[in-house]
Amino acid sequence: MDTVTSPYAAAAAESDATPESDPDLLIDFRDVSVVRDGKNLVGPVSWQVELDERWVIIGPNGAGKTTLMRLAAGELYPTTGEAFVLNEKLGRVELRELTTRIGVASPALLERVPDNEVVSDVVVSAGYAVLGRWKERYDDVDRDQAVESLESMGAEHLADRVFGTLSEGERKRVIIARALMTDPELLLLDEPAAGLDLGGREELVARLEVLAKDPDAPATVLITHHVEEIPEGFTHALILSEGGVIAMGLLPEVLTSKNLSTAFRQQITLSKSGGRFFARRSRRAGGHRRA
Ligand SMILES: Nc1ncnc2c1ncn2[C@@H]1O[C@H](COP(=O)(O)OP(=O)(O)OP(=O)(O)O)[C@@H](O)[C@H]1O
Repeated sequence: MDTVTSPYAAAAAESDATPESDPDLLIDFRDVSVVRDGKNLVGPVSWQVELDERWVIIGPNGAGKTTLMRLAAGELYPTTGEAFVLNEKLGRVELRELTTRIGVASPALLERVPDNEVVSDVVVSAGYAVLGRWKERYDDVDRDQAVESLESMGAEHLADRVFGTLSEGERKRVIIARALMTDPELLLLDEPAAGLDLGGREELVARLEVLAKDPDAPATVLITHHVEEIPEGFTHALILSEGGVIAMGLLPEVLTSKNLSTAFRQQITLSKSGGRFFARRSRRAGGHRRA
């Protein structure tokens, strides 16, 4: 295993003597694992995320990426280890106390949005951590914040549309706008570009790049299957395979052909151009020749 230790991991190790988390760490997982029905879904993982960091999590199907993100979202408790999110220990704090402080955009959330919901309501209702308006009353300041969030994703023109009529790419942008609505301290994006066509993907990656480079934007964790979807401005990477960490730390040190080859169990060649990454299976030396 080729593990790059982040300076925060070292700091966290030092503070192991005290049970509380370092206030600079938004995520502080210590030997955390999740086990279900006797199967280890992820871990043990020790992982720390600081205020200004933008992390990408990458790994094969079933590697445990979503499970790790659901822990970070406070949607799951660890089976073993200690997990602090926004300095609250999971298991000790009521999960709903965290929900407006963490912005989540995931396929699971997308599925739960009622088709007949108006886009501006999809966004504004995040302030109440609910999906689907019922009887909540929203102030003008909430409405303004919703418009601002939609603008940040280039989706303000969709505000009066009905969610069910949006394209896949439009839905993805709206759900991220919703995640930003509460001005969260932590932004968690699970495969935001999945299912998008080339234009939709590039539009989204460009928006996420702006967000990643904004010093006032929240710390961000992005799950992706494709290195091409990593926006410029991302600082750290965590590569998972079969629930275990292949490598984690600074993105240039971790996102390498070697680590991707280990994770995906085939020879992968990684290249970089114009600040973006590209990956392909390596050609075998002396490969196929015409007879
Ligand atoms: N509740 C559960 N009970 C048993 N196994 C589960 C449960 N939830 C997830 N798993 C399994 O845990 C493993 C990790 O799942 P997870 O969704 O975290 O992986 P992932 O890396 O996000 O995968 P993908 O890239 O396919 O979305 C998978 O093998 C999955 O089938």
